[in-house]
Order: sequence, then structure tokens, then C-alpha cells
Amino acid sequence: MDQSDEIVLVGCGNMGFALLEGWVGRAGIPAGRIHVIEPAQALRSRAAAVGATVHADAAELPQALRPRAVIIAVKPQVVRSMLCAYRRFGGKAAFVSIAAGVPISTFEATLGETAIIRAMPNMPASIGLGVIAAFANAHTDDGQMAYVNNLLAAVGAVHWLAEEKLVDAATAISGSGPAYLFHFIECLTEAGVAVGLSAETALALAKQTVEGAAALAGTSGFSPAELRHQVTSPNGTTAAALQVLTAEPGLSELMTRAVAAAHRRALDLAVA
Ligand SMILES: NC(=O)c1ccc[n+]([C@@H]2O[C@H](COP(=O)([O-])OP(=O)(O)OC[C@H]3O[C@@H](n4cnc5c(N)ncnc54)[C@H](O)[C@@H]3O)[C@@H](O)[C@H]2O)c1
Ligand code: PRO
Repeated sequence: MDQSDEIVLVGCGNMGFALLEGWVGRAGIPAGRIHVIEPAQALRSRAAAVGATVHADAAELPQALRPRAVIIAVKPQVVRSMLCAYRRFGGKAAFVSIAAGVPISTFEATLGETAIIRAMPNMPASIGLGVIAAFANAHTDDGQMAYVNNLLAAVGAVHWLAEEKLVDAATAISGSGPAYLFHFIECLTEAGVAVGLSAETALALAKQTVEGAAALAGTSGFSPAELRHQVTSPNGTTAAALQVLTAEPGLSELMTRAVAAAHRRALDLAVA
């Protein structure tokens, strides 16, 4: 990636800051070349503390600025009202929206025929362990595609999707997915306390179990099902627990229903 390229990051809340941290802290992108537009003073200060060039409003951006990418990281409900302030960057810049549910057609309605990429990252991008599903519109050229791919790959594994509608499916799996795992850790901790562990020990055991199991699933040559079998002794403790997790409605059905709900919400946000 050319170190002189400039990036505009619109919105520096939870996910915008996770991307900023990943780009600056893990990928070595010069922080000062990232122009953050964030109306909330405290969040602007947080971005400034990692070295970003911060602005309260798009009107403060330098007239001569020619960014390679404009990252839209505001809430879906805010996208329509803020877009026109960035129309002047169309053409050279690739617009990258991470807003859940908001279709490319919404961006094209304001920005016209310009490169627009819908990307769905997740929070572990802040430590370089994100996963990003992405889809580019027909106005994105090869150079813009390669540039955005490098930008996203700096904070996680990138999966380009064949159809835009699959971004909503990915949102329900990997965009929201970290919250499912955080909730799982909360539940495992509570269950640990219920069988006598201190809250502190239960939390440590739960977090390190999820971390270790995820790393093993990611690096071993075994499938998750094979790994599960390796942990499960016949008639042992794990089998006893799995009997509960697979009884009706089992964890599988609950996950299917939860993901379907997230997917429906992404579709609703398209028209909100
Ligand atoms: N949080 C996640 O894990 C996650 C993951 C993937 C995608 N997303 C998407 O990222 C977007 C942001 O989500 P979030 O969780 O970071 O929300 P957030 O509320 O934490 O951040 C949004 C930020 O945008 C700022 N903002 C509001 N109006 C603005 C404007 N006109 N110009 C510039 N900034 C403005 C707000 O002050 C806020 O700090 C959403 O569209 C969401 O769907 C979030
Ligand atoms: N956070 C956003 C939401 O909850 C999108 C994926 C993760 O809507």
C-alpha cells in the first residue's frame, strides 16, 4: 500500500475505531494520513490519541484532499443524511460502506456512478484478527479493488462475495458473530459460578477455553466435528453436557433462529 495515500474515515465509534486501531497499530498505515470525521468530542480525542487527523464535520476537510478511500462507518440510519458531503470524492476514491443492511443502490442514488464497496468487518479487526465479507459494484476498477482489498486484509481475512445480497447473510454470521461468542463466554462464566467457581476464575477459564478452542479449530487439520469427538469420551462429562445442548430446541436450532433474526434485521435496515 502506498504510504502517501490518504483515507477518510466517517464515524469513529465502536467499529470505526476498531478499524483505525487495526490500520495504525497492526498494519502500520501512517495515522496522520487517516482523516477521521466524528462529531462526538470524546471519540474524536480517542482517534487523535492514536495519531489520526480529526475533524468534527466534513466541511473541515482540506479542499485539496484527494483520498484513495472513503470509509463510511456511521449507523445505517445516518447514511442517507451524511452522504452528499462526500460526493466530491467520487471518481478517484473508492467508497467503502460497513453499514449493516444499507444497499449499494442507496449510495449510488447520491454519489452516482462511482466505486462503491459494501464490506462487513467485525470487531476483532482491532487486533488484526477480523474477518471481512465484501462486494464491489460494477464501477469499481481493478486498481480500486486491489487497494481496498489490501486495506481490509490489513485487519483480517477478506472474503469477496459473488452477490450483494450475501453481505446481509455474512452480517448475521461474522459481523454480529463476535457478540454471540461474547455472550457464550458470559453464559459459561455464569454456569461456572453455579458449580462453585469464583466469578474471576470462571471468567478466566471461559475466556481461555474459547480462545484456545478457536485457535485450535483455526489451525488444526481436523474439522470442528472431529475436534468435538476428540474431546468427548464415551459416557463421559462432555457427552453429558452435549446431550443437553442437542436436546430440542438444541443450540443448533437456537443459532439458526438467531442468525435468521439478524438476517431479517439487515434486510429491514435496507428500507429503514
Ligand atoms: N460494531 C460492530 O461490531 C460492527 C461490525 C460491522 C459493521 N458495523 C457497522 O458499522 C457502523 C457503525 O457501527 P458502530 O457500532 O461503530 O456504531 P457507533 O454508534 O459506535 O459509531 C457510529 C459513529 O458515527 C458517528 N456519527 C454520527 N453521525 C455522523 C456524521 N454525520 N459524520 C460522521 N460521524 C457521524 C457517531 O458519533 C458515532 O461515533 C454501523 O453501520 C454498523 O452497522 C458495526
Ligand atoms: N454490529 C452491527 C449491528 O448490530 C452490524 C454487525 C455488528 O447491527
